[in-house]
Amino acid sequence: MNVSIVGSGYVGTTVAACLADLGHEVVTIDIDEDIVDAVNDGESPIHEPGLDELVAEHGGGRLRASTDYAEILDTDLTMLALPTPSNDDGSIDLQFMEAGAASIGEALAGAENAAADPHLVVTKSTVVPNTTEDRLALRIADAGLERGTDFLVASNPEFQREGTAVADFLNPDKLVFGTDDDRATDLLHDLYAPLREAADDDVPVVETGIAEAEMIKYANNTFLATKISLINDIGNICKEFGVDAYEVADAIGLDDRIGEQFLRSGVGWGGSCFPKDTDAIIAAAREQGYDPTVLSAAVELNDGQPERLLSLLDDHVDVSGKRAAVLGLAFKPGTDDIRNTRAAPVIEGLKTRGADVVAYDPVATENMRERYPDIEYADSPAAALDGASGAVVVTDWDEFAALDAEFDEMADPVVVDGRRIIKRRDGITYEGLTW
Ligand SMILES: NC(=O)C1=CN([C@@H]2O[C@H](COP(=O)(O)OP(=O)(O)OC[C@H]3O[C@@H](n4cnc5c(N)ncnc54)[C@H](O)[C@@H]3O)[C@@H](O)[C@H]2O)C=CC1
Ligand SMILES: O=C(O)[C@H]1O[C@H](OP(=O)(O)OP(=O)(O)OC[C@H]2O[C@@H](n3ccc(=O)[nH]c3=O)[C@H](O)[C@@H]2O)[C@H](O)[C@@H](O)[C@@H]1O
Repeated sequence: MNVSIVGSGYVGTTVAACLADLGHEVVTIDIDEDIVDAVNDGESPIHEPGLDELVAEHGGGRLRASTDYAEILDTDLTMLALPTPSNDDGSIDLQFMEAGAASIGEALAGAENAAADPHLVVTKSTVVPNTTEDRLALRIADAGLERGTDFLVASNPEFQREGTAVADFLNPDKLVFGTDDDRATDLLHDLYAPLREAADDDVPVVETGIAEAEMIKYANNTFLATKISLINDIGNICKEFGVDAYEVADAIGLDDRIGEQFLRSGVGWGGSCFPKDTDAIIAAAREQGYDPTVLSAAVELNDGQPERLLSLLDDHVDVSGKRAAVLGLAFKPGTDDIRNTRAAPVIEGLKTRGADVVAYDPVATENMRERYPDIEYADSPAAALDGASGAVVVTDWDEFAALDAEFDEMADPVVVDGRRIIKRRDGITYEGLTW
């Protein structure tokens, strides 16, 4: 098939490179010329394990990039993989999606020969229910086109995670096809047929309505975020009783109805999606007149975990005027992404306490330096811990599990672990956030 993908960021590039690897001819359309040049030169514009190799193999060949929306005219369907950030009030900001949809409409309207079949436009981005039909389809139609005759719309949300995006895309737990037209459903089946054939296991396809598909994505993300908040709530109770929340989590995870994943309690969830998607669906629900109490509580609990971490530090050391170490800055291991990282409120809390903050992360330092140029950055955990009165652990990087003698160089060896990664040892005062 010939496929166009509008937006060549984390999702667009990963999906495009994987689809090219599965045999499709793919073109990504992006307004950023550097991204377009990189893809055509066989260089991935983003860092994801396995993506460099795929873009190197197919970039400039079965995978191309362009700034020209007219490219969509030669394709069987177009996916929208544009950003859906938050407005100040947490609601979804659709400006990029509407701009992309308008450009698609203009390109389709400008075609010299009318296509025999309506062009399928698929929302890959995460959007609140009814966005595709009530907002994006209208922007496409603004160019003088008619939905159903000139174009079709569908929703096919994406569930890949950062750090494992390629593997997740190629072996998804499910595919969700939100359509209102058999031809759209058939095209999505054709698109994913090679993926389902190559996948390690059977991949179930959920055929559903467009708004249902949009909501499935929010239900998925907010369920997972709430699951973490719930285990953090339970973990906070465990801490009060001196009970090990990880032993409790391992045991309840054996119940198939609960499941063992996403039960790691600690300093909470961050990243580019859980916080914004939770805020967006809460705001959208409130706009409809419904106040989602459990989701609001999940956010509130998440927001409180960094301060709980710091209050455990306060119990042992007054960091005012002293050097305090932060281990881990990325929102999770395996990425340099610091969007909504829990490290930000932790650094701010330490600064409020008057500490001289020294931070270490194996890959996210440069990103954090742009946000907090006024703190010190160490180039090893040992350098961060050297002379520190207290250390807090924010990201569960594997290398932190091996730390041992490095703690001997601390001025005041208090370690508060927000991710259950440091091994307890003699010579340090160790506090786990929930154990
Ligand atoms: N990042 C992730 O792991 C996941 C993200 N999502 C969702 O996918 C969507 C996209 O997210 P990301 O890929 O992370 O965004 P991103 O910010 O990495 O990439 C978006 C790309 O769109 C381009 N762009 C902006 N306006 C444009 C326009 N008018 N025309 C053409 N290109 C334009 C930008 O230059 C950028 O390269 C969001 O809705 C997000 O919630 C869903 C699952 C996973
Ligand atoms: O919509 C998205 O963008 C994506 O959001 C998440 O993926 P991602 O944010 O990349 O990373 P996760 O592995 O889900 O971790 C999110 C946060 O939860 C935290 N977490 C995760 C698991 C856990 O047990 N405990 C915990 O605190 C992580 O440290 C991290 O801060 C979802 O897992 C993806 O399915 C989804 O596609």
